[in-house]
Amino acid sequence: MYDPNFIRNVAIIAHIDHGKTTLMDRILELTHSIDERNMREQFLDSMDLEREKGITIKSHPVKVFYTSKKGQDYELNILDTPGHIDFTYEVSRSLAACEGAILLVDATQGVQAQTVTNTYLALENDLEIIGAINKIDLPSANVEETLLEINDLVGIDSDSIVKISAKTGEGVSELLELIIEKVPPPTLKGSINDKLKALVFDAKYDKYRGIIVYTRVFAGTVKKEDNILFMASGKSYEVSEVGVFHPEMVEIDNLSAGEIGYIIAGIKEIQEAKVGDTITNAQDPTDKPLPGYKEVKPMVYAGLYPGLPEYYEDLRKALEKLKLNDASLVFLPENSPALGYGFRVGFLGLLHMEIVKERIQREFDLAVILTVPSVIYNAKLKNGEVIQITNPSQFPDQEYIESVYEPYCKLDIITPPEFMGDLINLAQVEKRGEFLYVSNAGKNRVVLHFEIPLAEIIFDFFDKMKALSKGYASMDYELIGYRESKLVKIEIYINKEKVDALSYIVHESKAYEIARKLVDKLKDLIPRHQFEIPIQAYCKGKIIARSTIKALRKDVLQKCYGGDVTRKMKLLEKQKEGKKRMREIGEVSIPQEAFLALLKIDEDNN
Ligand SMILES: Nc1nc2c(ncn2[C@@H]2O[C@H](COP(=O)(O)OP(=O)(O)OP(=O)(O)O)[C@@H](O)[C@H]2O)c(=O)[nH]1
Repeated sequence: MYDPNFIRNVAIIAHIDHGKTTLMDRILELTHSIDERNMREQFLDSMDLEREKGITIKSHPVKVFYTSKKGQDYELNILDTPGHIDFTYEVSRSLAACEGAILLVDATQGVQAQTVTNTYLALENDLEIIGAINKIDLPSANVEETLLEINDLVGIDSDSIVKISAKTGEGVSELLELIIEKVPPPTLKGSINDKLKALVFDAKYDKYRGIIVYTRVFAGTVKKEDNILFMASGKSYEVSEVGVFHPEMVEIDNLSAGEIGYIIAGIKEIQEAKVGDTITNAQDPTDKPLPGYKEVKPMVYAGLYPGLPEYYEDLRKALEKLKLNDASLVFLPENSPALGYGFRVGFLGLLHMEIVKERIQREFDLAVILTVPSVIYNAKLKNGEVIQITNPSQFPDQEYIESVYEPYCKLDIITPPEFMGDLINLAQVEKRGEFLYVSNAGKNRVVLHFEIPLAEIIFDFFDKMKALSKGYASMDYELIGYRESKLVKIEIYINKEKVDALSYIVHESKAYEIARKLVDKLKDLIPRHQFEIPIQAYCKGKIIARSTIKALRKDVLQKCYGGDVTRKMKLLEKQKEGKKRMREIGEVSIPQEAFLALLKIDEDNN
């Protein structure tokens, strides 16, 4: 029976490994939603890579029925939220689909930066926050301190916080009771009698059924054979099925105000069901869409090339396949004199990039070369034109440039106070950041606030921060806009030939240092040839660093003192294999790892 007074919609906010999946398992068990034996296969197996990477990429909404201690039946919809900065917009839309949020914190770890950001997003969406301190069964659990941290950071009082063990199940039914008591029903946000308004908070591609739209209905109702309109994209479709996640997809007759479920409507491409879009009835549309829709744009671009040129088509097919399920992935063909035919691919962030690369290698069995990622720069030219630079090799010659702009972020680092000095030093001295101020976050934590160029945090910032803080610090960033900056392009010439794939945009103050390290690293990475190879770094038309790879007559057979023919054959084979992994630039063979030299220049110094 549909009665929105007894529906509760909540999202789980948790840092990686704080126990979200385990808690969902317990809730499914407690509400008898699924046969225990089947649980793992059915519910969890679809997300191998996600589990391995410790992140949730797609939403896994679940509807369960719970009978309260007072004997009232409730329908609970529980959404998990992606746990990484690259997916902040998706998180904000999942939160917008709910009235409440469970802030799940591991008592042995305390509150982490990502948790704080998502909690703030939840507060912005006016959600009722329930704290759940997890892993209280562990001897190292620091329950009281975690309680204080939650209190301090998000200002909720102790009667909105429960102590649980997702592992043993202790406290989980108290958590469900608290949700029922504190989280408001969806009735205030719209009624079944109003015109249809439903929020797209995720979408998934299915080979047989097309796009499955994950939605929260705010007003009205939607059913099979209705004509629906996506207000941002302007497209309409006929509904072929509506249903709920229980936790597998179950068809129902109507999806109505307050409910969370799915819609299938013959949608072919994921780009047509954009996260944040509002669905309404095409015949009887609402006049105003739900707030908060945004086009997501890639923040980072990198070149992606097949390991061998003949795999170009396979790589294109792989990217197209991935795009079916990933509306934020963009790519265009690109041709690099150094690397041949490949693609310029736009990503939401570095993790997104890592995931895409990894999936291409795993699911499509293709070796790929990824070039050093770059942020998007803007340049104003002397002729008044403004251009966007997604590839360093497009950076115009200095004489045409009036000014260059780069993306800046607000960066927050949460850390125990003893690492403050080193972390400020990292952000400010090494990474061109500006330290703004420090604030308190619980008993033994501070938050350091910075503004910093995005380009400075996309490579190794996270690893360095972790190393300096013995793993304790966590970070979060948010784009705040473009600022003028003194940026220059470094171009690398190997044996007098420009290698475009090694071009790099860098702040003027760092040009000499980076150019020096880069040419030295390339000297290490490129094998000796039978002739001398000069490596030169140009900046603003001048050579600012150079090194030379000495000539060497390299005869691998010299190593085999006479006789053993099979050994000789093996060596020759190996040399041939090695050649395949090289790129010929003019007469020089460059190993693939040289194209990532820039990412490696710090390795030897640390
Ligand atoms: N002792 C103890 N271990 C727990 C508890 N809850 C979760 N764990 C363990 O903590 C680890 C991480 O738990 P998950 O449920 O995978 O965490 P998650 O938040 O879903 O992680 P991601 O989805 O990978 O971000 C697993 O090894 C769990 O067995 C708990 O209450 N007590």
